[in-house]
Amino acid sequence: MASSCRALSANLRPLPTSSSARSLPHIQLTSRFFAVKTDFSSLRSNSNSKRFRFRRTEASMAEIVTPKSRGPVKVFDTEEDMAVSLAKYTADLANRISLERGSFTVVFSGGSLVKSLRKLVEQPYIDSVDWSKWHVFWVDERVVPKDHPDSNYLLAYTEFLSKVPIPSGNVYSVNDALSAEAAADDYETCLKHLVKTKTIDQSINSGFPKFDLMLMGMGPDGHIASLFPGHPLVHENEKWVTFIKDSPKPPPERISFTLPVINSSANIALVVAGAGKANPVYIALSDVSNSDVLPVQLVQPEGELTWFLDKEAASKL
Ligand SMILES: O=C1O[C@H](COP(=O)(O)O)[C@@H](O)[C@H](O)[C@H]1O
Repeated sequence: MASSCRALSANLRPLPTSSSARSLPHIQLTSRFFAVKTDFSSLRSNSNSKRFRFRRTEASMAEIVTPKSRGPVKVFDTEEDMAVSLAKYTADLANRISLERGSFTVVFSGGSLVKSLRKLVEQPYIDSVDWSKWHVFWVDERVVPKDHPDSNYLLAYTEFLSKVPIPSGNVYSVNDALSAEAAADDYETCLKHLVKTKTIDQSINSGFPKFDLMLMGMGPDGHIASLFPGHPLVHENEKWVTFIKDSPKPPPERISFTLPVINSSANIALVVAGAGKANPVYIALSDVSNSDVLPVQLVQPEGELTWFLDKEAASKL
């Protein structure tokens, strides 16, 4: 098992050298993706909208309580305000857990979440966070080379990892030399090794790895990680890491943590911005009934779930 993890560390390319890789644009949602997005038109609401209790806690932020909120739901006037608060939340949590446990395990998604972490690589956090304690993982990854524009690793590297002094041996990227199936197995083997050596905690309740923090985005169709609405992978409850070859959002081949791993987390931040995501936010947090449960509705961690929303994403609440 150890050899698999060593292979993964060796597989990490801390400094993509090609300048074309560094200047690649971020992930674009294509028209093909929008063509398959969930039809929300048949929703039945049990309530009038805009009825949830808003409590303004800061000039630019309100906390709301909704029928299905399981923890703090923070709504910000702008995405910029949201990014400022997300940086403080992440830095405070990381420093507290690093002091308590001597390490901090954090899981990144891809997509817009990574840009929303931009304030964390600035002052005061660049100096106040103990980056040497961080161990970084991915909740999902596309099966592409690490210098490909669709790579979640490349996105995290460009926007975040290249700007902070996390030791490269603490960054556990997915092996991009393998098929989807083999890469998922390889990553799961790596996680098992790191649980055994106590780098990653284990949930006493579920037996699955218990990460200190998952920083996750959500797609406009309500997908999280690479778990898409209506796809059988959503129901995988034995594997830790699984793979998909027919993702409705390109690229088609990906690997993903399964829901039991996601839900064993000590903390999850669900970070969502933009009017295009207001429908799944409404479904996940209001008392509306929907027959086809969205993956985001299944995020129910044994620890704390905190929503970070901008005004547009919360506009239907
Ligand atoms: O494909 C993916 O999409 C989701 C959502 O991305 P966003 O750009 O709409 O925020 C992302 O969380 C996931 O990691 C990624 O692989």
